[in-house]
Amino acid sequence: MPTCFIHPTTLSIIGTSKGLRTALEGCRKAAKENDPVLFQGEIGTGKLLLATYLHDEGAQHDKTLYVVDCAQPHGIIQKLLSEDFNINYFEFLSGGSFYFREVASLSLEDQKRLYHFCLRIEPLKIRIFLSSSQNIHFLMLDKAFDQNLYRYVGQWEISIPPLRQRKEDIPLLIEHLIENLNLRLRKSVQGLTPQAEQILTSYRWPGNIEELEQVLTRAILLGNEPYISQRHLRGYLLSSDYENTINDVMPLDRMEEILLKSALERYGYTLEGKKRAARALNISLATLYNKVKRYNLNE
Ligand SMILES: Nc1ncnc2c1ncn2[C@@H]1O[C@H](COP(=O)(O)OP(=O)(O)OP(=O)(O)O)[C@@H](O)[C@H]1O
Repeated sequence: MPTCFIHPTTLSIIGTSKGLRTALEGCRKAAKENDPVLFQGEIGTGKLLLATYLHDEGAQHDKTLYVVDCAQPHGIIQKLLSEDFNINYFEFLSGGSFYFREVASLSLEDQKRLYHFCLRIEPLKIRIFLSSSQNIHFLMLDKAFDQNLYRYVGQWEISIPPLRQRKEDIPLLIEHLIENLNLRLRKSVQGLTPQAEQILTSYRWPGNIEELEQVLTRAILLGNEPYISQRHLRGYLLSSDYENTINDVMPLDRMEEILLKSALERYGYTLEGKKRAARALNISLATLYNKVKRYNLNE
């Protein structure tokens, strides 16, 4: 059976970045219309979450949002695209929304069929959402996306930037996800050590928020400690990306802050620990205190 997704009554969309705010603003504007909408963004960036938000804000809000995954080779999509499919099957969805996930994973032939399916169900007044993690504009240039389908959804396009381009959202998302995971997994994790936080903020997140959620879930399940530390993350982040995190070119003062944090984590925040950290960094204790104050590094 396909996924049938009844919209939640309260949605938590976390983040303050410009990219996310622009996407939300796009949803609010699009919610006033009934035209099809294309959601673009890398995997796990929150396309379905934003479509749910748009659905909730629009005229469809008290109806169902129905998700069809086009990337599933033997899913409902194949039945739905067959010419003899009886569209009356979807009468129950009348006035609601259809969300076709990963539409670019369909063959060109199936994209054409999807376009005709959308036209056939028009009398049911179901709003159409398409999502794609591939850039549809590039696919169009390569003639790998159906022109009619593109024109059909081209009017409203909402793009969500990858997490690495909106790093200011990462700490907020971490806090939100830990809170949710604590409830779900009956744990009481309080947060991350500064070094673990630094790793998660610098990491490239190829799988975006979905990956962040998975990494935190594993760390919480296996860590069994009040704070998630670097130790709990190793092995979960893709190793090459993890290395990039460490080797990334970054401003010198940021690098200094990271090295200070790492020394304090290793030797501790006590007076004795600070003395040892200062010795390891080859600076005086007074300089270390100044820098701790400057970067607000007290535990
Ligand atoms: N801004 C956000 N605030 C809170 N949670 C978020 C946010 N963005 C995404 N998530 C969460 O991350 C997970 C992935 O989001 P979602 O399924 O919407 O991504 P997607 O881009 O549609 O994924 P896919 O590419 O696999 O289709 C979900 O659990 C979602 O609730």
